[in-house]
Amino acid sequence: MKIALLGYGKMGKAIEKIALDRGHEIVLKIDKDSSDYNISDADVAIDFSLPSAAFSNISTCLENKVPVISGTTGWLENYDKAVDLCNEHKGAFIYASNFSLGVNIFFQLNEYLAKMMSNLSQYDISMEEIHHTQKLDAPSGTAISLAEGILKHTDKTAWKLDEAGTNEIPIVAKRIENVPGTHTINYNSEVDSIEITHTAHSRQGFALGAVIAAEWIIGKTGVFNMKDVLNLS
Ligand SMILES: NC(=O)c1ccc[n+]([C@@H]2O[C@H](COP(=O)([O-])OP(=O)(O)OC[C@H]3O[C@@H](n4cnc5c(N)ncnc54)[C@H](O)[C@@H]3O)[C@@H](O)[C@H]2O)c1
Ligand SMILES: O=C(O)C1=N[C@H](C(=O)O)CCC1
Repeated sequence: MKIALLGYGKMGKAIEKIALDRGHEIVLKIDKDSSDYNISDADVAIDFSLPSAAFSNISTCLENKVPVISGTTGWLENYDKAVDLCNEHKGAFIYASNFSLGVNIFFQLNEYLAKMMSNLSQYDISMEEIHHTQKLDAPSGTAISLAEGILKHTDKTAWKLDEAGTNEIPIVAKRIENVPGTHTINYNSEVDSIEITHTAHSRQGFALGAVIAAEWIIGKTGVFNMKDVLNLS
């Protein structure tokens, strides 16, 4: 498979290594200074760039009929436009806030727990995410996905960074050197607490998931997510 890497930072480099190990070829590496590029030699593109660059990169791929996987977070105000563009060009597109298998299992566990807790008003819910100090967006895309999963099953109406109202899920975002990504959901009552945590030990899991998604999307048309890729019900 001929892969274009859109973003050659920490994730782009981790993806390159895994893609080469799995027998793929990197035909294009785009980073901040490569404004004009020809994507059409690639079988698939993988975008891990910047919140400000992702939508433009994704649009270029879709307009040129190159299937695109995006893991960039913090650009979702344009997600619906990307979906429209994908449908208009009969392209193929996957965005995931987190490509690791472990987090995608954790997403399911989070919803299952939220459902069980939905009528137990004695428990207060809160969320914490911890990432490395170079991270540009807060809360993390993964924390937003987790909060959306909880909102489906509770009477809370929104998530909120830091101070939250009674109908909101409070999210605390911490930035600590070298932390690849830790997410905790806490239900606290006067008598006890229940906590679930996912801890990434490195970027390997994200990178492997992105390459697996790129392998999976070849030959397909439409907008998909990691549940489709991993066949999680
Ligand atoms: N979905 C996931 O599983 C997952 C996992 C890790 C990181 N991320 C997200 O991926 C993104 C990248 O993370 P990272 O740790 O590699 O960051 P990084 O800062 O190390 O790399 C981003 C790279 O994008 C480059 N860039 C700037 N402008 C660009 C442009 N116009 N086109 C292409 N590249 C451009 C930067 O120069 C930089 O090298 C972030 O949004 C992060 O939140 C997602
Ligand atoms: O390193 C990052 O940046 C990460 N971003 C994603 C997010 O915002 O959830 C996934 C975890 C790592």
